[in-house]
Amino acid sequence: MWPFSRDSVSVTRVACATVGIVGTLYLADRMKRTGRREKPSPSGSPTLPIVGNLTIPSNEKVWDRLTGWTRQYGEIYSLKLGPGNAVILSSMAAVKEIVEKNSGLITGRSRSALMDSTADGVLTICIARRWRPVREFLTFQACQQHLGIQHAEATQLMFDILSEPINFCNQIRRYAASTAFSVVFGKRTPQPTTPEVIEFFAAQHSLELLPEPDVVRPFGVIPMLQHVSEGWTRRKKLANQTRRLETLYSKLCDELVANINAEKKNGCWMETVVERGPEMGLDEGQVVKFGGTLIEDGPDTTSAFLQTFVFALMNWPEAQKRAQEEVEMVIGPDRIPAVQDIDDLPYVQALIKETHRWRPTVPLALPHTTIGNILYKEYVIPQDTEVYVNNWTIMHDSGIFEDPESFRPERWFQLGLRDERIFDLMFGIGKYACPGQNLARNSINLNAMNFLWAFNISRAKYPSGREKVYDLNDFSPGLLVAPNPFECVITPRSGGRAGIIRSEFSNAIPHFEPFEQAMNPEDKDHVAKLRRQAKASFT
Ligand code: HEM
Repeated sequence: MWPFSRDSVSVTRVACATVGIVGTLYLADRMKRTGRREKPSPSGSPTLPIVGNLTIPSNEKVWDRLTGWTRQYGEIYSLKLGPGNAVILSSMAAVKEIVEKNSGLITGRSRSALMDSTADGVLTICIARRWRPVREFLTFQACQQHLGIQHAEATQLMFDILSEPINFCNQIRRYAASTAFSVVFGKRTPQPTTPEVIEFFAAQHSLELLPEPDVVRPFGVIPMLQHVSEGWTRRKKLANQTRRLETLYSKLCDELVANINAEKKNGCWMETVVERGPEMGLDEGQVVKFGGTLIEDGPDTTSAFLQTFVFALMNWPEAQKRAQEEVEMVIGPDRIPAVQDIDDLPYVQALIKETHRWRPTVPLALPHTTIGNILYKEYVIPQDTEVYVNNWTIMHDSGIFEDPESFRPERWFQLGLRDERIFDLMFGIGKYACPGQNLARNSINLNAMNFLWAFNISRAKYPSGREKVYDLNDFSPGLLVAPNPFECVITPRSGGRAGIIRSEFSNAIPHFEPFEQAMNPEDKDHVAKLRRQAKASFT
């Protein structure tokens, strides 16, 4: 006998059909709404079903498109990133009102799957922001105690460029990594091939590719793809590569603990976190992530800025000459610059600001997510919207910066800038501004002065002797802006200055040593070789 009567079979059929129809209608409705802007979000570019505005071709620079949309839709507009909402802020007024005044209604980091699954930094950075010991070691005053190692590393950078000018990009990257690793984990990286430098930049490169449209698009459309195995999606592969950083940070923490136990502290940030983490309830894994979160945004940004600075000096020789004249008057030829010299160098300060403005290192800052509705003028920014500060467009607004594509440091004197705080955008505004900015500003000031004091930087030449022509837009397209690899000619301004650099490099040994405790044998050999070379050249 059949287990069901004819009646019960037809009831089951009807029920199945009903579930099927309701399910199909639900999916159809979701598909229709996915990618479609919801009222009352600010308006914006027309959306396509499902993908919304995730249509930027991979060969187009995101900020070019965003600037075009600002011209069309104004200082605030919205985007649909698949099912997600985003707003783009392209005026100082909107940034102040939304990011600064309403900071209680936005999270420190974007809550999107993209950031959460790669960085795992949400927890740690939230703690970092609230926890007094961390706030204290990030202050301007506290960062003065790292000037010894920053100064020594900047001297090595001049020494390295002197020895091998063609490799200046890698030497800048080494400098930026070594300074950040020393200050955060207490361990320096003395050569571009130090394993920590290689591992960090490789994983970081994957991290920076993650937000690119080609990589994000499939996830915006089908969030479930996050659970698919690595072989199936490029994004998953990239995300997993970034996880290698955790092994690196874990190793650095182990070395740090060994130094603390051996009573060989050097004042790095993570000493505080390791020693006082337990009172905040942090376990070992969280301490490691904490270190990763602190360092993650340091080396790449600093090195991108310094490469842009060299690129600008090379392409605007008049600006370089004027800055060198100022450095000559204030510092003279007989000593290398000290960080406090910057206060007496207004043109160099303007040159640095103009470099930040012309090619902002972080053109879209980091996205934040709203945790409640925010009202701005006639707009409502709904909860769960990603908020992007469009630094690039603000810094290229011809209403504020006349002829924005040309590089003119003097504009910072003439502007009578309507809002002096516009420059602060470079490090983010409000309670989520870059926590490493005091350290970063010291690095930037010191190296900018050093480059101007020590070297002449000019364009490379064709075999015919004619100067090469450079594409001023040949910059990387991602979240971080740096010039693509370029050739340039860097020569010492005089033999006397080259001699001072070598002797200062030798004098810096006591500043390096506290950060050299866990160095591998190859790095030790390299360090010894450099010191022998420096000594031989002036004895
Ligand atoms: C040229 C150098 C640098 C620039 C232009 C820069 C810029 C920025 C910007 C724009 C943000 C996003 C702020 C926001 O969310 O609104 C940021 C975040 C951050 N920066 Fe920097 N930064 C630089 C160097 C550094 C250094 C040297 C460190 C530390 C060693 C650092 C650590 C961080 C951290 C940890 C965050 C994330 C903060 C968070 O998620 O709440 N940065 N930076």
